[in-house]
Amino acid sequence: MLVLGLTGGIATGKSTVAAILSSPAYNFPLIDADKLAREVVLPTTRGYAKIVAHFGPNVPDLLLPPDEHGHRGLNRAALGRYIFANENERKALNAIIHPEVRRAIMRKMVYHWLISRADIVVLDIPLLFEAKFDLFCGLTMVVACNPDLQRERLLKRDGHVLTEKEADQRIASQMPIDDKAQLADVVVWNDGDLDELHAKLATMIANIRPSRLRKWIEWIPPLGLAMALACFIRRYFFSPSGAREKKT
Ligand SMILES: CC(C)(COP(=O)(O)OP(=O)(O)OC[C@H]1O[C@@H](n2cnc3c(N)ncnc32)[C@H](O)[C@@H]1O)[C@@H](O)C(=O)NCCC(=O)NCCS
Ligand SMILES: Nc1ncnc2c1ncn2[C@@H]1O[C@H](COP(=O)(O)OP(=O)(O)OP(=O)(O)O)[C@@H](O)[C@H]1O
Repeated sequence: MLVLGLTGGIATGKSTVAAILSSPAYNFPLIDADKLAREVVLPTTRGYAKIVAHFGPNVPDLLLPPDEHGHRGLNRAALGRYIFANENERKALNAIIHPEVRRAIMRKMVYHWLISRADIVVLDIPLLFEAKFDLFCGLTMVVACNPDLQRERLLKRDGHVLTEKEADQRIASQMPIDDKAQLADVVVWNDGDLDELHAKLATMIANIRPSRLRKWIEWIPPLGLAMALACFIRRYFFSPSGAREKKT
């Protein structure tokens, strides 16, 4: 099973690519880190309790009004405004959420390896390199576009909840897109229209599909584990970690 780590800058088009790759044209299972990051902070979770304890004193509107079960979910807009304006607090939130997300991703990977037996599993994760999740991927793919277009897409999509300043803060909180492109095994430039994107993906996927022989070798648990370990070691020792340290 090839784990395809899919990343990019905010609003460069990761989710659009993920939607194409999980559509019937490809049918690749999708692990969505943004979705998992929401699940691990639902009321009653350990992540939620840590966030309330850490951010409650400084973010007065951190909690939403109670729902029908009496649970007060996180006010994500308020938390986002606070952490994207404050680098140390963003790191504090990452330190609470990322270990939980990492565990959830590992569980999903094992499930897909043992149960769904997919050729390729797509891991859609905005902070692939910053949070070092790339160590667990057989191949990394960055979806990039020029920064003006990225800002335009972000404001068009989220302009009803983000001011221009907040949009710029979110972009600035991530590793620059050119740095991500340099770290990636494959870069998809998404500056054109959707038809162009579909065509580029078709070519790329045709080039990376694992061979039938490789799939069978990986399916034998000791060999599959050995190959996963070899991949981890290759990434750990030979990936260009200098650029990776720029933003965490
Ligand atoms: C701050 C939060 C509550 C804001 O929630 P909101 O619903 O407004 O945004 P959402 O979660 O949909 O994220 C939108 C995009 O923001 C960017 N982003 C999110 N968190 C971060 C972060 N910690 N650092 C940099 N960029 C981030 C990503 O590109 C993401 O796709 C939320 O983003 C969060 O919990 N972030 C920390 C967890 C995290 O790192 N998630 C990314 C995947 S592991
Ligand atoms: N090739 C394209 N042509 C036109 N619009 C596009 C294209 N690719 C993406 N978009 C649009 O740009 C916006 C951002 O794309 P998307 O939501 O896929 O980004 P993302 O990288 O997943 O963002 P985030 O990090 O916030 O999750 C969306 O509104 C999407 O419809």
